Amino acid sequence: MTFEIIPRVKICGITTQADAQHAVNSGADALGFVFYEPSPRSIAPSAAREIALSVGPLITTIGLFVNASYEEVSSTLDQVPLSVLQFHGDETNEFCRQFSRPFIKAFRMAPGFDVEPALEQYPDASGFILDAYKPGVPGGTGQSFEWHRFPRESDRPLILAGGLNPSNVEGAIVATKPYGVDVSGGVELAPGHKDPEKVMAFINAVKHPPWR
Ligand SMILES: O=C(O)c1ccccc1N[C@@H]1O[C@H](COP(=O)(O)O)[C@@H](O)[C@H]1O
Repeated sequence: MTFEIIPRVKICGITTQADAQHAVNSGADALGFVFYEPSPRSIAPSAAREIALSVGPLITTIGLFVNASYEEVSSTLDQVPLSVLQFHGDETNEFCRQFSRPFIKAFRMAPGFDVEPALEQYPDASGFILDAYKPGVPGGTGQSFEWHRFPRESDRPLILAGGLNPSNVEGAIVATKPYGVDVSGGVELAPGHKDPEKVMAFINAVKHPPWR
């Protein structure tokens, strides 16, 4: 299945209400909260709760975890109204499915990584993120991978991530035909702080490219 729709946009690494509101007003479909303490974009559940409540029910709120425990994910869900969970580590399908929430499984495109067999290991996933591979770093690297490795034809929703920014996202979409795009570092002033102009430019490049 290819997705002829306009790709959905997820702005990840939201840490303030102002950044969230601006992303939503610019047309973001989804906001990502990083519940992974080593990340400079990490956010406490109490702060994420306030932001998630402020954007209302029609914006998808996504909680990102990296090899978190069952207790940590459950506790976060008790505090934050998250629509979707994003697992960015080595979590199994059995782990990801136990929270009664749709989930996205992220894969890092290491050399030789074969996408289609990996998708089959996650029959319960609502979709997948394909991200760049950097040894020792689980994500948010600001690096991209060879877009020709992204399956343009898949029967599962595939989201492109890794090193996207307002200047390259249009070409990335043409190359990959993704269901959605996910960006963090490419729309920041500094880690954890979004650049309003870059956020708007990114979303406009996805939703209103010159040729559409
Ligand atoms: O954003 C982070 O800090 C992060 C930390 C750990 C795992 C994933 C993380 N972010 C995800 O990484 C990709 C690409 O980010 P970038 O645009 O290259 O900076 C994206 O899926 C983020 O959700």
